[in-house]
Amino acid sequence: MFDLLATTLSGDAVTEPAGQSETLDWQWRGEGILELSPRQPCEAAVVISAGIHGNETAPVELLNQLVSELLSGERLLRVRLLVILGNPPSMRINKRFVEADMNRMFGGRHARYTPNDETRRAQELEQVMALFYRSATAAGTTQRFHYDLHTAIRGSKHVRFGLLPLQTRAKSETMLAWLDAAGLDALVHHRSPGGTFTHFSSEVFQADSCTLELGKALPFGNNDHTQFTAIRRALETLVSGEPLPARQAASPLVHYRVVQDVIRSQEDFELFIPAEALNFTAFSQGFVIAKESGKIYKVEAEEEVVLFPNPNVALGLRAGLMLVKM
Ligand SMILES: O=C(O)CCC(=O)N[C@@H](CCC(=O)O)C(=O)O
Ligand SMILES: [Zn+2]
Repeated sequence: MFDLLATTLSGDAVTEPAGQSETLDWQWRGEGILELSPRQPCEAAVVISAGIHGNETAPVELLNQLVSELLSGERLLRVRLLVILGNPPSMRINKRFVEADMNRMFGGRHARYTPNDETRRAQELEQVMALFYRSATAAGTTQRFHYDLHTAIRGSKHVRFGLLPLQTRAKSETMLAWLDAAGLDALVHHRSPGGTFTHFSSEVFQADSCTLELGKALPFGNNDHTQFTAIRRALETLVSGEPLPARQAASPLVHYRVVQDVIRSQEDFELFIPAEALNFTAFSQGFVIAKESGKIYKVEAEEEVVLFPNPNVALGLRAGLMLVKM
């Protein structure tokens, strides 16, 4: 049987676009995009994506291992599953992106960019996802999930955490229970819409969606997979319809909400978060987070913690998030 990651990284056209193993049917839906269907009816349509940022390799290796086990029959598939390796050209060069950050382009925002491979890919992923959820519904599924797997540029005080996109409907209890069982340390609740893949799947398809941050970004082959035991087990139970594993983490999940999206909108933007500060480092009221012509970002609550501080983003994009505990 083929290897999803090796085939994708090779860039070669696939010789067999669809086929069967002893337990499931599989079909390539595009470069690095594989749909797996069980032969018996099932309830859930699940999308698992990784490599939307090409240098975030641990989740790609994790997902590839899961797919290998499903294809070999070692693990049974009990959901309709769409697996997406998001940005193969950037994975090949171990860079977050080639021309522009794809995780800011979803929900049609790709149309605002000068066209490039990443805008075309974002559009392709939107279309493939639409087709997948539509055909899964036609085949009788009633639940939609999307987990988009990432790793972070900086180290983090909470090593594993999730980001829930803004949504007006209540968060699904099933998803929250799964995230807890997956051993996450924290959950961040967005308060504004974004161009992320999970915002798109939640808003357009009403999927239960979460971006998962699983550790620090390292090149292929350098990841310590013992760190991913809990999330791997949770993904296994998800795709195989098994009972949730017991939460192994020592302390309960901490919930945060985003109180400030720090946007770099001017060339003279300056960020004052120290380069060595970990994600979730706290800053006190009055601390100047960033400034640019016409705007100063300060900590407004008694204390806010920083997430993803990055002064090197393109104009108009977020250079960090400020959070408070819920
Ligand atoms: O470490 C960083 O600065 C970025 C890590 C990363 O790629 N995070 C995602 C989060 C997406 C979300 O807000 O749901 C991103 O920035 O795209
Ligand atoms: Zn990422």
